[in-house]
Amino acid sequence: MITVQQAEKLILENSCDYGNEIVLFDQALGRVLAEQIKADRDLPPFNRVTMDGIAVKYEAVANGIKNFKIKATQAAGDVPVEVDADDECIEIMTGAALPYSVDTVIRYEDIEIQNGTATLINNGISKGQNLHLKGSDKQQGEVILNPGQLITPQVISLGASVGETELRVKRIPRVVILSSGDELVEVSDVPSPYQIRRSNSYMLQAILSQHGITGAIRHIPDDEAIIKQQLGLCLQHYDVMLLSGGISMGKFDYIPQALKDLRVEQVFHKVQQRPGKPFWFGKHENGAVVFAFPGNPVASFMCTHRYFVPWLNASLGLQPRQPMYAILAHDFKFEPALEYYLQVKLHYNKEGQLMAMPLAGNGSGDFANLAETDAFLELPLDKTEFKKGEVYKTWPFNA
Ligand SMILES: Nc1nc2c(c(=O)[nH]1)N[C@H]1C(S)=C(S)[C@@H](COP(=O)(O)OP(=O)(O)OC[C@H]3O[C@@H](n4cnc5c(N)ncnc54)[C@H](O)[C@@H]3O)O[C@H]1N2
Ligand code: MOO
Ligand SMILES: [Mg+2]
Repeated sequence: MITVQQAEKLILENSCDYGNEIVLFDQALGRVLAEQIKADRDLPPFNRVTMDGIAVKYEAVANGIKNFKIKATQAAGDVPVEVDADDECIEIMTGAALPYSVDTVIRYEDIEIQNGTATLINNGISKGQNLHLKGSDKQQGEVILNPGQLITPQVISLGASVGETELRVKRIPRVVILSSGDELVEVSDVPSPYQIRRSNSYMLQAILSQHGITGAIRHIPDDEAIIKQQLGLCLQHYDVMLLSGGISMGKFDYIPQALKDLRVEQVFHKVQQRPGKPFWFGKHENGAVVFAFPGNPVASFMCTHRYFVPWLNASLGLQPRQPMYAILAHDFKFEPALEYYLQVKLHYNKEGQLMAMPLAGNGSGDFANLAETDAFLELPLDKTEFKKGEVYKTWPFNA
């Protein structure tokens, strides 16, 4: 049985690059950028006026001029209109390009306009006020986005502003979710008193869609031949297989042997953790990667977040996020020599500290408890007593 850290290392060593593809910039949300984007112009591209009012020479105001003849009105997007005399001004709108002959913008709230003349009614005018200067955000040619950047609405805005109508992004792996177990029936079925609905598949599919992946769902019965046939088929048509169930010590846990027969190399089986101890991970010679999660719903859920999501992020070249830590809000005891992923509810206290309230629930079959919690708190296997106030790594799963 290997440790969590060894499992994590082995999984990340088996991350894969699925190449790149071009998508329209407004279809790229949630994808990972695979190219460097540079500013095609300065940002802002001109001295941008930030308030509606009049544009004047500051020197004229400093010399005591208070009345300015309005020469013209300039809207955002208009060619700038220059003033000739010191007592002239331009009515100018937010977003307009400041003319060269003026250097200060005074808001409408600070002037009165009568018969084509603007009169200052407030003092405290400072030189260059109400301007967003050309190139003060980014310079032309400057790198503004790097490969590995998650494409968020803000990134789309930045890419759009520099005219990137198409973006090169990482290709997403094809993923299939497979459940196994004759006790499992479809969600729409009425289970017998001894059957349950196969909820794991939809949970896994939902986690995939949170990461921009549409996962196919298949169910395989506890029949060795069918399992081999189905797994063999998926190995040919998918890059990643997420299995849940059938990998522990049971007589009907056929998955590990089936994968072996199909020449999926076992990278490891069983991890010193709870939940998820029977976790199996392997890779086929054709490159297909297999995560075989234990059937207990909390085990499948935890292993997907703890191992599959970091594997996916590494495969997509996503810049790794900083680990998160939280403070244990109550004492907690866990005897077995296993790394324990304690379900917790997170909240920030008024000191701005992230507090983790233990909600252990009834073990890894208790998926109802998951609905109440926000994260797993990673309690190391070399301790059994965990004291209130101690800090531990946390694995949040609520976006
Ligand atoms: N003698 C031992 N027995 C077990 C051990 C062990 O070390 N020694 N490990 C236990 C642990 S820990 C776990 S976790 C489970 C994992 O077993 P499997 O991966 O073989 O999972 P199954 O037996 O198929 O199912 C476990 C449990 O989860 C339910 N399940 C399965 N698939 C789904 C699904 N798609 N949706 C909802 N629920 C699902 C299934 O009905 C079982 O109740 O093994 C322990 N046993
Ligand atoms: O490994 Mo399990 O503890 O039942 O999920
Ligand atoms: Mg089993």
